[in-house]
Formats: sequence, C-alpha cells, structure tokens
Amino acid sequence: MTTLVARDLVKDFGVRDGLRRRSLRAVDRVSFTLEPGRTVALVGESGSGKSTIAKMIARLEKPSGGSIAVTGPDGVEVPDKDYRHRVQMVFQDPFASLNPFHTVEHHLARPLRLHGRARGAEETARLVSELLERVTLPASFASRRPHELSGGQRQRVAIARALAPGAEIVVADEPVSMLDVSIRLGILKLLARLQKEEDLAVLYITHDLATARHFSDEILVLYRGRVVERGPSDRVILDPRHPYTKLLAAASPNPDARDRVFEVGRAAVEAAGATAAYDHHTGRWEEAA
Ligand SMILES: Nc1ncnc2c1ncn2[C@@H]1O[C@H](COP(=O)(O)OP(=O)(O)OP(=O)(O)O)[C@@H](O)[C@H]1O
Repeated sequence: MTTLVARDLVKDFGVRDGLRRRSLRAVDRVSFTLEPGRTVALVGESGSGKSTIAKMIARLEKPSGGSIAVTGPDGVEVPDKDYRHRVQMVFQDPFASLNPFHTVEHHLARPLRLHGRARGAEETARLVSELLERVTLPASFASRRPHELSGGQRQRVAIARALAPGAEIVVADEPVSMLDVSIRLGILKLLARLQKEEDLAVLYITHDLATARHFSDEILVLYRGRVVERGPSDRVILDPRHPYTKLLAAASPNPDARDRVFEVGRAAVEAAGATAAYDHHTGRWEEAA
C-alpha cells in the first residue's frame, strides 16, 4: 500500500510590492494523506493555493516548510529516485501539456523507457496499446499527433502518460476545467474508474464543489492557503460549517458564473443518480426527500 503523507506544508513566495519585496504565504500548514483507492479533493477559488500544493507534490516547487513522504507497502519511505514513478500529474491544459510535434506513441513510449518499464520496440508498442486501452482510446491513435485529437482525447492521452511510469498516486489539477462541458463527465468518470480498478490514490484539485462531492471521499476547502474545512465529501457539501464553504457553495452572485460552476455538478449529480439538488436560495445542496 503506497501512501503519500503531506504534513504542515508551507510555501512562501517573494513578491514585489511597489519598490519593496515581501513574502507571500501561498500555502499555510496544509496536511493530508493520499491512500490507495481514495480520492481527496482540494477545493478553493482562484489563488487559494491549490496549484502550488500540486506543484509541491509533483516536486516542481520546493516547500518552504513541512514535509511530503511517500511510503511503500512495507511502510518504508520510497527513495527519491522512485518518487517520480509513483507520483504523477495530470495538468489542466491538455493543449499545452502535449508536444504538437510528437505522436501519441512518443508521448507514452518516453516515460515507459525513462522509467525502465519497457525494453525494445515490441514491448514498448504492446505497452503503449495497453495504456491507450486503459483510457479507452483505440490502439490506432498511437500514430496520431495532438492536433488530430479532441480536447477530451488529449486529456485521455495525458492520463495514460501519467500511468505509464506505473504511477500509484495521481494529482489531477483541474483536469476538466478547460474541456467542453459535454465531455467533462467522461474524463472524471475515467479517473474514478482507474482509481477504483487500479487502486490509485488521487488528489483532485478543483473549484467545483459538486464534482468534488461526487468524485472524492474527502474534501479539503482551501482559503488563502489554509484549510478552513475538511471532512467526508457528503458532510462538507450537505452541511458546510465554515462560512467560506457556504459562500463557495453559493459560488457567485453572478448567475452566469454560478451556472458555469454548477453545470458539471448537475450533470454529475444526475449521472450518479444522486438525490441531492443545489438550492440557490439557501445556497446549499439539499437531499431530496
Ligand atoms: N511563482 C510565484 N511567485 C509569486 N507568487 C505566486 C507564484 N505562484 C503562485 N503565487 C501566488 O500564490 C497564491 C496561490 O496561487 P495558486 O496558483 O497556488 O492558486 P490556485 O488556487 O491554484 O489558483 P488557480 O485556480 O487560479 O490556479 C496566489 O496568490 C498566487 O498569486
């Protein structure tokens, strides 16, 4: 059982304030545990520190304080060289995260070879086909280039690429926010299926409380770098206790923005056959009788 424990994570950035430089605390003592077969959602509005946490987990940013440790089934911390096999990212923008000059096969074969999972052309081709199958894309897509794929197909390739090194912990940073509304649910369901079938530990980063509820076990609500509320997903959404969570549930006074935030949520609610409905008057999700 591979587990990631983030303890008291802190990130300070040096920022310019007029002529002076000052320190901005983007993440303030955030702790969580990612376990196999479970999804933890980090929810917060723009600037709350979600991406900075993702980058620290992916080792793209160095924490200013706290620790991140991945332990293997034996309970022993995995050595640095294994960290990157085990912990992989799916980024927000599938248009920017794939190189337009390279084929799908190149994008998947590279991590397979880099992490020593495939030797020789035959084995690589077989594993590339398997990866495409896991994200429900036809094997024939291997020879395509990113511009020949839709946004959703690109995101599936990005997920396959994250799985290629044998990832056990996946950080999905707003994985559907740049996709067409009609295909978002398909990508979230794919992540949910992989999480269950392959026992992945997932950190799902989103500003959308509704999908956080339906696709995660635990929700952490971030406000200005701090966790202001955390708990089982249903409890946090149906019975938010912190005023900021209540505010987030109300999303925005602008009905257009609010509807955008919640349209995926509504689709997710319907697809899951759930009985909850978002009440714009009370600003809460209510269980139907
Ligand atoms: N490299 C950096 N230098 C200075 N400040 C930064 C840097 N990266 C992030 N910040 C600041 O840290 C805070 C948290 O940013 P972060 O991108 O983590 O938020 P977020 O919740 O992911 O927002 P979004 O949803 O817009 O991506 C913000 O105030 C941001 O301006």
